[in-house]
Amino acid sequence: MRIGIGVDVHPFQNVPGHLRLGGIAIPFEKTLAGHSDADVVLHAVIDAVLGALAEGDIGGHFPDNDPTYRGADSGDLCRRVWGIARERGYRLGNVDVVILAERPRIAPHVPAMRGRLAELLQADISQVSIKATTTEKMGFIGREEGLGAQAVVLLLPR
Ligand SMILES: Nc1ccn([C@@H]2O[C@H](COP(=O)(O)O)[C@@H](O)[C@H]2O)c(=O)n1
Ligand SMILES: C[C@@]1(CO)OP(=O)(O)OP(=O)(O)OC[C@H]1O
Repeated sequence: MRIGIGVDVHPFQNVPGHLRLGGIAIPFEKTLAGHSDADVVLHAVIDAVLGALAEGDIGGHFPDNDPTYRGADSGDLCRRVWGIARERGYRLGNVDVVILAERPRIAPHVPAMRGRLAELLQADISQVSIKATTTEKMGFIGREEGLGAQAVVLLLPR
């Protein structure tokens, strides 16, 4: 049994469009800036899986100075990291994610995100928890300068 933790934060840019969060697209007045699609949920999950495997972090596997990953779909990165966990003989026990965001409202999108993450981690939706909190208007998240996510993953032997 192995446990891992991951955290990621990305800044907003004043470009309307869609936020990529948990592998789904959420329409919003701003988008997240990053080298890839800036999906903080999947990045936190990737780092939690890599942490559980003691395999470094997302930047070590997918460097942000490598043009291959410019605009990358984080779902593809997540699938690749999950492949390492499978090769090592693990399956998902459960994953728990907290999204820190003043806006947009996340709750309506939670079922779709859980479904997508369950697909990526070859698990049942009952093994995947995603929830959100504001920071009560405090700090950079409260000022809506960006948002973040934290994930904890438990891996079990197959
Ligand atoms: N971006 C967000 C933040 C929160 N929620 C939901 O609202 C509830 C209350 O949030 P507090 O920060 O005031 O505790 C929270 O439990 C979430 O269900 C949300 O949907 N989107
Ligand atoms: C995913 C990578 C690679 O495109 O870029 P970003 O989208 O900037 O994301 P970050 O969370 O900083 O993780 C590492 C990167 O190397």
